[in-house]
Amino acid sequence: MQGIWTTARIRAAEDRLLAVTPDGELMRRAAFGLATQVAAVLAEGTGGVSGRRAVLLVGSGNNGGDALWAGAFLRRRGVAVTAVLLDPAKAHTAGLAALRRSGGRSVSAVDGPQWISRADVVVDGIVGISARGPLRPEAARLAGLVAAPVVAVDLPSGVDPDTGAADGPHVTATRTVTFGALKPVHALAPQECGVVVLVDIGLRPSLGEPDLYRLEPADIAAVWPVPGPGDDKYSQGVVGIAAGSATYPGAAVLASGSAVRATAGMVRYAGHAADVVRARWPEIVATGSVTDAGRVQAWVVGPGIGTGAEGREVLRHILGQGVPVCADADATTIIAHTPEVLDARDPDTPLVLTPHAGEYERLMGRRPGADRVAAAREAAAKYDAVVLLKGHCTVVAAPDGRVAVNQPHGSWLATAGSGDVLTGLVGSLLAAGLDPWLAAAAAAQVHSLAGALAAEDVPTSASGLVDAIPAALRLIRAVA
Ligand SMILES: NC(=O)C1=CN([C@@H]2O[C@H](COP(=O)(O)OP(=O)(O)OC[C@H]3O[C@@H](n4cnc5c(N)ncnc54)[C@H](O)[C@@H]3O)[C@@H](O)[C@H]2O)[C@H](O)CC1
Ligand SMILES: [K+]
Repeated sequence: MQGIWTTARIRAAEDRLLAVTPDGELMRRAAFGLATQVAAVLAEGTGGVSGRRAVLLVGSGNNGGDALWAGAFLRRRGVAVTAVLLDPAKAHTAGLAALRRSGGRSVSAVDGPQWISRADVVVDGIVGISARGPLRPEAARLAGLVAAPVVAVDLPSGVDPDTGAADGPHVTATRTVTFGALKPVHALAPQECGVVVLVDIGLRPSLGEPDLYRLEPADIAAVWPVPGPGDDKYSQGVVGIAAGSATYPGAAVLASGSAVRATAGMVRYAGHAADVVRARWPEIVATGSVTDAGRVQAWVVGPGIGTGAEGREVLRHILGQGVPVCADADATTIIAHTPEVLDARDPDTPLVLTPHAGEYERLMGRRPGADRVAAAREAAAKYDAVVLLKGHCTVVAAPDGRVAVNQPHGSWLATAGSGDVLTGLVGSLLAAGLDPWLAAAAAAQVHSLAGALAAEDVPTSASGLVDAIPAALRLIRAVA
C-alpha cells in the first residue's frame, strides 16, 4: 500500500534528516529531481528543452528555494529561466544566488506578468507544506495569469496540504513534484495536483508508520477472492442482499448484480423484488423475506428498503445475525433517525457504513467539511464501524484509525444507482472474509475503475458499471 504522511510528520522527519545531512543537500536533491521533471514537461509540450522559457513563481520559504535551485539546474540545460520573486527580501538566499550564478534572471512581482505570458512552463514555488489557506492576493493575481503548463513544487500552492481543500484561489498543476513522501493533498486533491511524481530525498527511514494509505493494484489483486481447487459455491462466502421493493426493484437488481459480478461466491437476495432480481440474475437464490433467506457470511442492507417500520425490522433482523453488515442508503437513514436499532447489533458484528455527504450529516449532525479524513474517522469512532465517506476521493476510515483514500478515475460514478453497485461489491468482499476496512477500500477502488472503464470518456450508467466490474478486475490483475 502507498503510504501518506501528514505535513507535521513530514516536517519532523525532515528535521531529523536535516540534522545529519550537509547544509542545503536535501534541497539540492529535491531541486534536481524537480528540474528533471520540468525538463520533461518542456520536452513533452514544446518538443525540446534548450532555448525554452521557464518562469519560477517564488515564495518566501524553502518551497521557493527548491524552485530557485531547480532553475539553476535548468540553466545548465540551456533553459531561459526567470524567477518572479513574490517577496524579494525573503526569497531563499542560496537558491537565488545559485540561479543568478547560472545566468538566470530574477524580477519583482510587478514585472511578473510580462514574463509569465511568454513562459513555456511555470514552476509553482509559491508555498509548500507551510501553506495556510488560499493563495494571498499578489500570488493569486500572478497565478491567475498563467496559461502555460504548471509544475507544482511539492504541492499546488493554495491547496491545503493536509486536507486537499481548494475552496479559494489556488494553483492547478499539470504535474506535481513532491519530495520524500506523499502528503494527504496528493491523494485528496488529484484534480489540483495533476500527475504526482515522488522524488526520493532519503526521507523514508525517518518517517515511521504512514498516517493514510492508498491501495495499489497489487494490494487489491492480492486480496480479491479467486476460487481455488477446494472451493465450492459456499466456501467463497455467501452474501445476502436485502434491498429494493416491489415498487423500486432497481436498487435490488444493481446491488445483486454487482455482487454476482464481484466474486464467484453465492448471492442470496431477500426482499420484495425477488421476481425481478431472479429474472435478471438467474444465478441468485431469491426469497421474499430476510427471515427465510438461508445462511450467509455477510449482509448488504439498505438500498430501496424504505425508512419505515418494515425497513427498520429488516435492518434490526440483519444486525442480529452475527455476520458482517454493509449498511447503505435507507439503512443509513434508519440508523441516523433511530440509532436504537443498533442495539440489535452483536458487538462483534463488523459494520460498514457508506454515507455520502448528506447521509453523513444525518449520522453526525454536521457536514463532513474540509477535513474529510477527520470527518470519516469521527464517524467511524462514533459508530464503531468502518465508514466509507463517498466523494470525488472516497475516504475509508476504520474504528482503529486506519484510513485509506481511493484513487478516483474521473467522475463517472456520479450516476443514479452507483451507490447500489458499490455496496454489492463491499458485501461480496465481506462475505469472502476480508478485513472490513480492506474490503471497503478495495471495493471503492474497483468501483471507481469500473466507472472509468464503463464510461470510456462518455457518460455511463449504473448498469454499465455492473457490466464493467470484470474488466476492472482483469485490469487490476494485469497491472498488479
Ligand atoms: N526542509 C528542507 O530542507 C526541505 C524542504 N523542502 C521544501 O520546503 C518546503 C517547506 O518550506 P517552508 O520554508 O517550511 O515554507 P513554505 O515554502 O511552504 O512557505 C513559505 C511561506 O509562504 C507563506 N505562505 C503561507 N501560506 C501561504 C499562502 N496561502 N499563499 C501565499 N503564501 C503563503 C508563508 O509566509 C510561509 O512561511 C516544502 O514544501 C518543500 O518544497 C524540500 O522538499 C526538501 C528539503
Ligand atoms: K508549491
